[in-house]
Amino acid sequence: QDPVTLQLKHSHQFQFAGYYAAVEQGYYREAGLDVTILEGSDGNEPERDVVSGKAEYGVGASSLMLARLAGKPVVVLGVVFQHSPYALAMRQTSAEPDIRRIIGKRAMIGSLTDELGSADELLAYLIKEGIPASSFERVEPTYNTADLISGKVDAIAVYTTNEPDTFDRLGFPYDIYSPRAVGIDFYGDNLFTSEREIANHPARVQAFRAASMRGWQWAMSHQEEMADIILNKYSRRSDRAHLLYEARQMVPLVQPVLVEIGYQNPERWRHIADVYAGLGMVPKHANFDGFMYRVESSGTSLLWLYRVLGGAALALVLGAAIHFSLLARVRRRASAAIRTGEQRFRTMFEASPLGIALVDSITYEYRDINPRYQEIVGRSQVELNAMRWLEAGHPEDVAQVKLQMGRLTAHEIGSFKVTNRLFRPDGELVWIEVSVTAIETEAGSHPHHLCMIEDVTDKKQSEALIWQQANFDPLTQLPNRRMFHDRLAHDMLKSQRDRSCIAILFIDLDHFKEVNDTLGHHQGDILLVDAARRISACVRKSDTVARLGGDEFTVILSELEGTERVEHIAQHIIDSLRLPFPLGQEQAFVSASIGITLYPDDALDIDDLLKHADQAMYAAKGAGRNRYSYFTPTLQVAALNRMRLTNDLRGALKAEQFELYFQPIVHLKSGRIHKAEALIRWNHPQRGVVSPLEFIPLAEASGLIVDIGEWVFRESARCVQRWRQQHHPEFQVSVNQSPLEFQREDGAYDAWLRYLQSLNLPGQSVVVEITEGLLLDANATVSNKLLQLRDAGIQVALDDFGTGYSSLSYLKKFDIDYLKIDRSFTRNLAPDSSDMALSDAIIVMAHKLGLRVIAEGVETPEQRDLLAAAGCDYGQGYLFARPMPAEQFDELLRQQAV
Ligand SMILES: Nc1nc2c(ncn2[C@@H]2O[C@H](COP(=O)(O)O[C@H]3[C@@H](O)[C@H](n4cnc5c(=O)[nH]c(N)nc54)O[C@@H]3COP(=O)(O)O)[C@@H](O)[C@H]2O)c(=O)[nH]1
Repeated sequence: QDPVTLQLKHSHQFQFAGYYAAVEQGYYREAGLDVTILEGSDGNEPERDVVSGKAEYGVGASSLMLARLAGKPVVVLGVVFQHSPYALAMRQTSAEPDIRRIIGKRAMIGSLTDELGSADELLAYLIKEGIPASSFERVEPTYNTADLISGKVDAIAVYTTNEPDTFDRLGFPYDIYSPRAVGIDFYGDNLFTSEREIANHPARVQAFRAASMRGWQWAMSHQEEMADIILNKYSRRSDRAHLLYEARQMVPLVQPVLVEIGYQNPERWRHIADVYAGLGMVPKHANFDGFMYRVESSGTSLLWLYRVLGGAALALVLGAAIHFSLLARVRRRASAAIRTGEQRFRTMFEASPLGIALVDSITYEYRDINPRYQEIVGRSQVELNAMRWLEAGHPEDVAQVKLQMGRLTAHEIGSFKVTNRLFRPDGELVWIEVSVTAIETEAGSHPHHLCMIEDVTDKKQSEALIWQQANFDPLTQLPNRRMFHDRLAHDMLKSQRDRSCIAILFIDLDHFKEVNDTLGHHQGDILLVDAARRISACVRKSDTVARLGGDEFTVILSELEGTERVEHIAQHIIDSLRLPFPLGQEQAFVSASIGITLYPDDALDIDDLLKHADQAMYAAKGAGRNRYSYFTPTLQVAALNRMRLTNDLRGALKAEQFELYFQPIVHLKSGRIHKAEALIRWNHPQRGVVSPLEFIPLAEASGLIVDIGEWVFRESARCVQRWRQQHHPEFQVSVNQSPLEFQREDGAYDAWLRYLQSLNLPGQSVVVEITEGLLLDANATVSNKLLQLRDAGIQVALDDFGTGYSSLSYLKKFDIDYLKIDRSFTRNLAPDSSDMALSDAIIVMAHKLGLRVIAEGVETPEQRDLLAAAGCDYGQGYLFARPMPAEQFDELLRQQAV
């Protein structure tokens, strides 16, 4: 065992507990040291004896800095008291506490003969308060509280860990004045040695330091046992209650939870040196290199942490300064309580399981960040300080937070809570619950935002998992029955709003049981997954495909305007499920039977709809499987009818069953006919004349509309050639183009132009009628087609104007030549009616844009006259003539000529 001596400043008390603990717990022994601890009397022995070599180690105050700068080779091994307990005590009066009461009074502040002393921090404090040492009488200290109580002196220097207990016990009213009130924040006790000891016994120094700090950790966390040890082995001068009082007061000064005992910060020492420099005791910017002992090993790796803590401690110093200036006005107990509270809150801040950050509300810079915050966002304090708040937020969430921030800054709300996402530097997504509160941190300054975050990623993930399990089929990942109900209910509400229709398809796989029984459940599962994929591929993303269980699937087709799409999809599903399913070495064949029910036609609630779809599915099975069946018999009939009609339509062109009718378009002013609309008719061999209203949708759905449209155009062109020759050189025929026809990618009007040229006709001999809807969401194809028409000289009429969105903007944007006022307006025309006003407006507006107007559905002379009076250019309707075959139209034109 290596014998060494530790010289204390004063007599044995809790102030040195860590060193006793290191002896009693055997830490020094374990380190190979035999330590003798010597009491001090005047506070100066440690420095004297360590410098002279009488003792190897000592305990000294911040005045060690003075010794060092005076050339003494002292080296601080570690700081034990992060804040000095040194303060001034004065008798309390009825007036507010005021340190200026010391002026002209007697005060015991440090030894008058000491060249270096801990009293310096108190003198610096008084100077900063505007009270130079010359303004009061300093008397040699007796270190006896009785001198203050008896009034022998008016102020004495005290340790806040010690004398106040005596005052309290005696009921003496007093006020405490701390240098921290003005930002002077010295270290308290420090363990130190000499450069010589470090040079000669580096290992011993390291071992002594480590064992001592270990002792301090133990002492601060075993205060009761420590008090007993002191009483039993070191000194009985103070009783147990006083030792424990001392221990309690030391906690906020030593900060055993917040700071690793022994930690020293160069910036704090710089602060102490600056205060001394301010007193003229040392030169400004004095160099104290070598004064702080460099801890090897683990100490260096924690340097960054210490720096952070040091920064926090400095922030605390400033905070404390503000606090103390206020605290000086209240009683000592209140001040101690606040200090303890401050300490407690700092500790809570550091140890909080919530991430906490203080953010500048204007610059979004971080002002303070606790460790948990750094942990949650996955970035160090340094990294965060280089960033702005919200920088790591998920782009989709930031807008929401900024919106709330705007409200917070505008004082509309005092705080808000949101759940959002952020990215860690490695790209990991973290869900956080954020609560932000605007707080005033400093008087007169703009508010800061206190941002508290909690990592709720696990919670979110388990919620998502639970939700997934509750709503989706684990095999196919399709919505399950529950989700199907939710979606259907949602779609039903929407359909009530927009008066659209919903179809529910109930799909059952035919022969699935055989596959399961012969190839096994595993292969059966594979088939079901594949079937789910195939069904999903037949519908839009906005439709729902669900698996209700076993081999039963359902499909919700929403926003339907007719049933054609339903049949088309049902057939598509049947066709795709009929294809072989590859299952390992085998191939399985199944088919599908589909039951279809419609909302709101067939039922108004979900259970009934499902029941009907199920019944319809059984009807499909009964009819021989591999087919679909409607629930409603009438619909079923209609579907059959459509199917047959579509089949007949396929042969109609070839069988020359179509005929073109023409309806005159009359020039209202002159009553002359120079225009006609071509309207197709289907002379069905069994059914007679079929209206285009019935077969055009079927022609569109089957794609036959393209060939039919071509036929209409050629027929019209031939007729217009004749009428131009025989009746009027500028005769024009309008042909209807359904949206599907017009939007066709492959069609081009140059073929039309060529055909017209072959008949010696200009483009102007034909007008193409399109509907408003086409222009509303005009894509590139539509715009292109309109340009082609213009280039070919073919004019364009906008059909059914007024029934859609009637937007003027697209009339300006596209080259439109004629506006056709829909017959629903014409029907109700009467002087001063709203339809008259509207028609008037349409006509005026069209003329302003250089368009001519054709009124459709003119059935009465009154309507004609009103339209003519309103300036309408043309009229079309039963008043003039019904649509008629070309030969009859010839006759009409002949009569006109006469
Ligand atoms: N894509 C194509 N669509 C075509 C073609 N031929 C016709 N159609 C469209 O079919 C719808 C019904 O046409 P139709 O039964 O011929 O009815 C037209 C007229 O008969 C009718 N009309 C005319 N005057 C009056 C009237 O005074 N009162 C009244 N109640 N009805 C009248 O209006 C229909 C013409 O309408 P529009 O086309 O809007 O000008 C119809 O939508 C046709 O477009 C074709 O070859 N291709």
